[in-house]
Amino acid sequence: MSDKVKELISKCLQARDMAYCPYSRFPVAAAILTADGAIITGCNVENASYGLTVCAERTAIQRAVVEGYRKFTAIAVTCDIKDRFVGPCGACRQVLMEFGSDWIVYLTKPDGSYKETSLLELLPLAFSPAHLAKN
Ligand SMILES: O=c1ccn([C@H]2C[C@H](O)[C@@H](CO)O2)c(=O)[nH]1
Ligand SMILES: [Zn+2]
Repeated sequence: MSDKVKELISKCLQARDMAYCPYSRFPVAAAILTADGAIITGCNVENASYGLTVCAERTAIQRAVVEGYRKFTAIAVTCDIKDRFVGPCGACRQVLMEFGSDWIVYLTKPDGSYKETSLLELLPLAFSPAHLAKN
């Protein structure tokens, strides 16, 4: 594992402690690696209305965009599930696709072990910004 991936995984695991999830009690975190090597984290932020809950992956990407980043290479995601690798929800996959299809995705267990996959594998035949330009 490269030092950068180690740092990405470790910051992702740390960010899980920041999750605001009083309703589901299901903390989730994400850490995004930008093309120039910065790491931006996110956690799920729930709401009493339930439907306004924002996933960890989307808080991370929104934070990254506000901080001026638009080029990304990888995202690590983690939750409390220990016995299997868990991927981002469908909504988050689509939101990641907005910023390119060639993301590496590290599905990370609480002990830091991970499975490497890609956004293309998680969202095949995706609709993306490129389709709008072709009309
Ligand atoms: O990809 C996902 C799926 C779920 N959650 C959060 C939303 C909610 O707070 C909790 C239970 O669904 O997990 C995420 O952060 N990311
Ligand atoms: Zn999601």
